Amino acid sequence: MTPIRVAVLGAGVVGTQVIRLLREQGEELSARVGAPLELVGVAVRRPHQHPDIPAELLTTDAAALVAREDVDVVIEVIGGIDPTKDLLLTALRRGAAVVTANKALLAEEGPALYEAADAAGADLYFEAAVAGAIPLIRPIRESLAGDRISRIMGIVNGTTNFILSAMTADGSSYELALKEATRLGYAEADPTADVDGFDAAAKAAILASIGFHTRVGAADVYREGMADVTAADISAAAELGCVVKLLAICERVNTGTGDAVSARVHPVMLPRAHPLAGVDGAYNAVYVEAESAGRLMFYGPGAGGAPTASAVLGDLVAVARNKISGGRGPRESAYAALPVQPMGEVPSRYHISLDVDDKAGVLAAVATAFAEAGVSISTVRQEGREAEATLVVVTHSAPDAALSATVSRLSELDSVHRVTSVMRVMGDVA
Ligand SMILES: NC(=O)c1ccc[n+]([C@@H]2O[C@H](COP(=O)([O-])OP(=O)(O)OC[C@H]3O[C@@H](n4cnc5c(N)ncnc54)[C@H](O)[C@@H]3O)[C@@H](O)[C@H]2O)c1
Ligand SMILES: N[C@@H](CCO)C(=O)O
Ligand code: NA
Repeated sequence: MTPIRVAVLGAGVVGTQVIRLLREQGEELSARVGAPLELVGVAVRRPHQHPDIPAELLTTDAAALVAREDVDVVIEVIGGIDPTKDLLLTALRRGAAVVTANKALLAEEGPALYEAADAAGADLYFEAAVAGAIPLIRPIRESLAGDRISRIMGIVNGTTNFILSAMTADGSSYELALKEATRLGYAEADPTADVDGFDAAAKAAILASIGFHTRVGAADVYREGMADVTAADISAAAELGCVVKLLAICERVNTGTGDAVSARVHPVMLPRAHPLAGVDGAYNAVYVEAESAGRLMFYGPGAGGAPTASAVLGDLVAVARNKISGGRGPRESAYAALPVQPMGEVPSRYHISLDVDDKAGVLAAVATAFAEAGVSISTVRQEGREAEATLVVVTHSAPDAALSATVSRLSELDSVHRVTSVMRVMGDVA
């Protein structure tokens, strides 16, 4: 049987594991495909750093590797937009199947890649790009293709979940936890992509696009990372019976004038009883709500070399099977062409902690700031400390713009010394 020839671009945390598994389990994988899988080249930057990979496979010329007519499948685990975009376009244009773990590239340049794939009848698979090992892309693109998805929400970044879990569990410092997440291979090459929410936003863009059959790019996703989450926020959450999680939330909404899509990434205070509150470390968990299926939850390792390689190899087997059968996997499905709802219109609930003067009229001034912005208060708690008091306010749901306007007004009041913590809350908090 003619072999399926595979090239791997990048041999870092994920690539090393992909190559190891391909070499260790090649026979088994070939049996599943129904044809031999042959690794024919690995593009790296510094060949001397890869003594475990046979020297004859190594090349520093990724462009020449993807252009080789005898390469049937290109696996891209380099990351970033440049040079990966050009490399994958070259591969797709000559009909090679592409398997990629690169969410940044898909969220920025997905349409260009799909277009090239369609023009050549080539496959574009990316299970590893969202939530690592967890089967999520295929369930959404294929298993749920007969349903109407209304919401996709969850923890999709392992690094920030690892850091927040460590800060919550034992008061670990942000810096130490980030260092450990990097050592364990969870973080992006530039970890600001994780902590500032870019990685989760790229994943949200991909999930919203495939879930709602529309195009949502990285720039359409409202993004707040976790870099500003402090120990004070985490203790404020604990006092409320909550934990802080960085969530990606994608919803199909009716704005009154028609359907739209909302995609956002920001920290949230979640009640401890919420199923996502117990998802710790580099684990990810994603809820998908669909009209007929109801609520589905996907849970598992969201980052790390071997778990991510598992998703890459699953895609490799799928595209290799398609090559043999002459079939194709799913194409882009963006017929719904939904507009993106601005964040200011998204209904939110806020938790706000303030240090204020402990004197007559202060509570009234604070309440007026909320009332003037049309924001209704759900609970207020006050703790006195000599001349100062801490006020903890939890609001009812209001448009996000009204809530952020209220926080600005509060900061300007003379009786408010400091706004110590502001965070969106989800679920029932007392
Ligand atoms: N690490 C994870 O847990 C994880 C999980 C899911 C997805 N991903 C994604 O997988 C991709 C790779 O991640 P990683 O953690 O393995 O990154 P990494 O930085 O460990 O590896 C990338 C490798 O690519 C090499 N490289 C860079 N430019 C190259 C070029 N022009 N030619 C050949 N090699 C080149 C680098 O030298 C590096 O060894 C990224 O898109 C990342 O977002 C990573
Ligand atoms: N840096 C990413 C890798 C998995 O996509 C994370 O921490 O989730
Ligand atoms: Na996945």
